[in-house]
Amino acid sequence: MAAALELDRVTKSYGAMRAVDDVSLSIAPGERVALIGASGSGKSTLIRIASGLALADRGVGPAAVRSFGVPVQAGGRLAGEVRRARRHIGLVFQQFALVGRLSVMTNVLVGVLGRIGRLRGTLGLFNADERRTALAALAEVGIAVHAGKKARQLSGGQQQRVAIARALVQGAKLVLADEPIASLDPKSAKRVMDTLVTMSRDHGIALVVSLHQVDYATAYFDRVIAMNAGRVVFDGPASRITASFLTELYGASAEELILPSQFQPSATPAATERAGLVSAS
Ligand SMILES: Nc1ncnc2c1ncn2[C@@H]1O[C@H](COP(=O)(O)OP(=O)(O)OP(=O)(O)O)[C@@H](O)[C@H]1O
Repeated sequence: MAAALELDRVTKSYGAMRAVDDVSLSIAPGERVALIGASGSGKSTLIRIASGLALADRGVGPAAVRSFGVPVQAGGRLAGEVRRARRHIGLVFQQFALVGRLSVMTNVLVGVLGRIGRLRGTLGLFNADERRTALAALAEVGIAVHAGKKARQLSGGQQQRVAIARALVQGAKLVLADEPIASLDPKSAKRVMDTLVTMSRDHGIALVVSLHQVDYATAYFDRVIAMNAGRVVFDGPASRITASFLTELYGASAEELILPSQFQPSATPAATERAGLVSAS
């Protein structure tokens, strides 16, 4: 089967600065991948390129993005099939969030807009079947009781779970989540991560999540991709990430990170050495 997400030599510049620098990667259907890296390393830009919300540079490599074989963009231009590709790409973005004045239910029903006629969608004429599906998705993420509330009445974590329910209703086969737990308290953050991973596991949905918190990346994901200055500097199992690598990756800000327990001072230098400093694979 075609990859859930495939990037072929993608570069994105802002002025002279390369936010994403010659990145290629492939993510299998159902695979769960955490994207880590210091602030400004290019995680959000990469996710925006993957979804077609940002265009790669023209004339720098093939700059091709495909999802399940359907082109999203190539050569710095959106593909003709991008709408078809977007139908199966769910977005859990803070800046692409919910419409606060609309009900939670309506926000979830937005997930079916790609499948139904524009007029019916614009008028909000969703049928009983669609409403049942939306309610089931809300129940699945644990917030069905809030279905009738306005989205803005929900907490940050609950709103993220509404976005996850929307992706479920959409029938997404790939979910891209850009810092879904930034600014959430630890309990809500855990709830959102649990919901994302359960969704992926139960429905075979590929998941790419950018995270600041390394401990969440290693606890929830088998595969971690680390970025530094727009480049992929590590792509492999979370178990191969070492304390020294993290210090190198995050530089001066490393101390601010909540490091996974195995990287706390009790980890012996020998253990760190055995794990080895890893580089891009
Ligand atoms: N629209 C834009 N215009 C100009 N520069 C941008 C724009 N978007 C991103 N950048 C720059 O590109 C680089 C990568 O930014 P990006 O947001 O992708 O990083 P990030 O790893 O997601 O950071 P953070 O963890 O802080 O969200 C940064 O230097 C940023 O300032």
